[in-house]
Amino acid sequence: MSGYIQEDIAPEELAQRSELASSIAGSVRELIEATVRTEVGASDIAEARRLIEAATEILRKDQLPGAYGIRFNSDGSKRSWGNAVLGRRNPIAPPVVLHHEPDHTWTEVELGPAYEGPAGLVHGGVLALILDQLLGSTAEFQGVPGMTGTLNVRYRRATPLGQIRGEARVDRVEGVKTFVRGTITSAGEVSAEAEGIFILPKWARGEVSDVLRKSVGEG
Ligand SMILES: CCCCCCCC(=O)SCCNC(=O)CCNC(=O)[C@H](O)C(C)(C)COP(=O)(O)OP(=O)(O)OC[C@H]1O[C@@H](n2cnc3c(N)ncnc32)[C@H](O)[C@@H]1OP(=O)(O)O
Repeated sequence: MSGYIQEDIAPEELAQRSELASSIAGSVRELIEATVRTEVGASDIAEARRLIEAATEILRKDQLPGAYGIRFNSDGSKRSWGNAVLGRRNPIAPPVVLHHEPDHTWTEVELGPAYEGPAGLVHGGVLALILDQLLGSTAEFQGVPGMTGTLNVRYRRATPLGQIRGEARVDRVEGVKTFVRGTITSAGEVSAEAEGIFILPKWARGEVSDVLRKSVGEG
């Protein structure tokens, strides 16, 4: 399937590229938050736009032909730098950093004003987005990966903007289907629960599944 790319990069070079990717995405993330919260007037907005457009032009000097895709080194490590949740190159991603334990995966994420839904609260779609990735990556790390077939989310109480904790574990595996459960906790209370069914698609049940099964994702 296209978009899965074998691209071996030496460790030092990879560390350098990773640092560059995180640094620019971090700056743009700050820009996004500053944009949401700014109260400046027309002339400052005009000046800011001029500078942003100049920065965009610099970045456009050398571009990938399309999306980043998913890239593998021959050691099995995987880069999903464009990913909407984990992608270190992607300023829209919070970004989420996942910690894989033997039997569960967790993350702690700071969600600022750019992720607002109801006033002062995290948008439910953003929580679903994070849960989708968290549960999917948990299945992947446990060696039973798949694409999201179904994701059910129950919002038990509001989640204020700020720090949240996500946790997920594989509940069971039935053939090509992996059932994963997870929670979002905010201020010590569970605010959302999810169950996902992750299905190894037909196209990945041959050679690609070997790659997917062995790889550990990195945003
Ligand atoms: C890799 C780690 C990162 C993951 C986090 C990111 C998650 C994502 O964003 S993934 C993107 C969103 N999801 C998608 O785009 C998926 C789109 N859908 C598809 O590609 C396909 O419909 C797919 C893969 C779900 C299933 O198709 P296919 O491979 O043909 O499955 P198929 O052989 O028909 O069915 C296999 C089993 O799954 C069941 N099944 C099929 N679709 C679903 C579904 N949507 N929900 C639940 N069960 C399903 C079938 O009933 C069958 O069950 P059983 O084995 O008991 O008979």
